[in-house]
Amino acid sequence: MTTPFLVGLVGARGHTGRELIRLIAGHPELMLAYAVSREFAGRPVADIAPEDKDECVFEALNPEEVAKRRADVVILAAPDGAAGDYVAEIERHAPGRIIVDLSADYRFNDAWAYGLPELNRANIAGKSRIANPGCYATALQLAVAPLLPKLGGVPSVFGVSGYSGAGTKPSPKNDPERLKDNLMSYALTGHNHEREATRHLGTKIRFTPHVHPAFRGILVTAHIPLAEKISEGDLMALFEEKYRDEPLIALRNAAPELKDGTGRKGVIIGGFAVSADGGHAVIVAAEDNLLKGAAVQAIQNVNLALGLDELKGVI
Ligand SMILES: NC(=O)C1=CN([C@@H]2O[C@H](COP(=O)(O)OP(=O)(O)OC[C@H]3O[C@@H](n4cnc5c(N)ncnc54)[C@H](OP(=O)(O)O)[C@@H]3O)[C@@H](O)[C@H]2O)C=CC1
Ligand SMILES: CC(=O)N[C@@H](CCC(=O)OP(=O)(O)O)C(=O)O
Repeated sequence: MTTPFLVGLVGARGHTGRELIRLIAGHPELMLAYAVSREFAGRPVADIAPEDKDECVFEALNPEEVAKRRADVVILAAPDGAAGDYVAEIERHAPGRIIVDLSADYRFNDAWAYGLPELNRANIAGKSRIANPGCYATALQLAVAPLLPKLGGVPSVFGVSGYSGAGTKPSPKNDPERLKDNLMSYALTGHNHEREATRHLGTKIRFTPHVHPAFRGILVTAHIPLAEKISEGDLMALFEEKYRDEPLIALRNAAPELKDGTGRKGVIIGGFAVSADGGHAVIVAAEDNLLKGAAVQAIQNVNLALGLDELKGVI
């Protein structure tokens, strides 16, 4: 492989696809080789992402055509359930090609690396099959992980997302009229990100999502039972130790608000409250669902797969 590395993008007209086009355009060693969209086929990519410097035109490529086109990396940013056909054709025609999939389709597959670099970058470096984590799952795992050795029960997490989290296919969860002055809970039990975080943290998590009227941004509030009492100072110190060398994780005493995460490349974690009886910690994390919750994390994973600096093109 020689630089610039060529990136093929499937799902390019979607919310995460647009962010990926912008990030690829700003990355010194990546070049957009093709951008797949059936609905926007024939339109210049610059129509929706003026940052595109590679003068691509959206193309309606099928999975076999994707596999046969020249690229070093394919990023799949299509809805859940769509990745399998692309992966099968790439396995057939170009098995060595790097694939980063943003959907939930391979997050439970042991043959794929799980791409949350701040918690497992050693398992991602040099890999060619990487499952990008879910948006809530990213924030909630980063909020809970430093307390894993101190757990005294099942963490319970409240999450709220902007409606871009629900994609572009019309649904009550992305209908601005229905969401106006409103907040909607959904998937009260068994949300996919509850299963995902439980699997990758290795401990039971309970999680309930909500969607609110802003376009983007995620806030999660994690209630974490503790096995032994801890002071608020020691609680924050555990996070400082875990994330000291992580440029995409910011810590602060006060609980972040949703807007603190919007537009941010990484995650901001705060709150660090301990209940009066000392048995229960509350941690709050904010991120942008389309950035650290999706596209920024995908670029970190592409960099790790290619052996580049993990944050190249990100900060
Ligand atoms: N939005 C978010 O906050 C996050 C999303 N994700 C995941 O990222 C993926 C993309 O999400 P998002 O950008 O929001 O989705 P969107 O609904 O905004 O966009 C979906 C894209 O996929 C294409 N597409 C739709 N169906 C298919 C198909 N069967 N085969 C190939 N392409 C298809 C669409 O283009 P066209 O129909 O024109 O071909 C469009 O470009 C999803 O798996 C989602 O779960 C992960 C983390 C956060
Ligand atoms: C507001 C909203 O609907 N959000 C989406 C999460 C988006 C995402 O990360 O989905 P995947 O795990 O499928 O990739 C949801 O709850 O399904």
